[in-house]
Amino acid sequence: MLIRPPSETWLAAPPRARTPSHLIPWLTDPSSLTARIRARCERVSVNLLCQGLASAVPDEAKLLGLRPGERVWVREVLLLADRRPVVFARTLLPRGHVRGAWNLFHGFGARPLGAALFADPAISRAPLACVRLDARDARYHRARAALAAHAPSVLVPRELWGRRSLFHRHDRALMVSEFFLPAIFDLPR
Ligand SMILES: C=C(O[C@@H]1C=C(C(=O)O)C=C[C@H]1O)C(=O)O
Repeated sequence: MLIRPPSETWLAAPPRARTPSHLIPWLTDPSSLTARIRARCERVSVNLLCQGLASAVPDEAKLLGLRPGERVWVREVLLLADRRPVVFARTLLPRGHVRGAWNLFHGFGARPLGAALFADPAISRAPLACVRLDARDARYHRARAALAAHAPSVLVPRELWGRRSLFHRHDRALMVSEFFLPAIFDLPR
């Protein structure tokens, strides 16, 4: 019987045999994703979906070292390239980190977080990991719902490839996860 790995098996590098070749540079480029998209379209914009206290999924809680049931600040956005959604992004910040190291989190609204994360020399990025999400994962459904609301005609694939990493500022962690939507394939690599 074929045992499928859990959908949230995060990998240090995309398996080339199973990853669409167009996605590999998107999954592995450690620089700002907003900047990478901006270099490949006329205009990048951010559609803020939600920002507030919510629950982390188990693998997020584990990586952030959260206590069972601990709620965190969650920001979810769609990144749009020339008004077409190309990324569903989900950023998590433990509540204890909000006022201290990460007071940037509030008030960002429709401005891309990347502008702040990559401008502050006190912020460092840990290595990226990638994943192929499917309908077993709540994040797949959140991305799918966001895309359906913004672009009802776009078919959502059965799997979404994504990446994530921790950003640290004064030893306090913030987690950014980014899941690539079908229109990313229409941008140059
Ligand atoms: C981390 C970055 O910021 C981007 C913008 C985000 C936002 O505004 O919420 C979230 C994730 C990223 O895709 C980046 O540009 O690399």
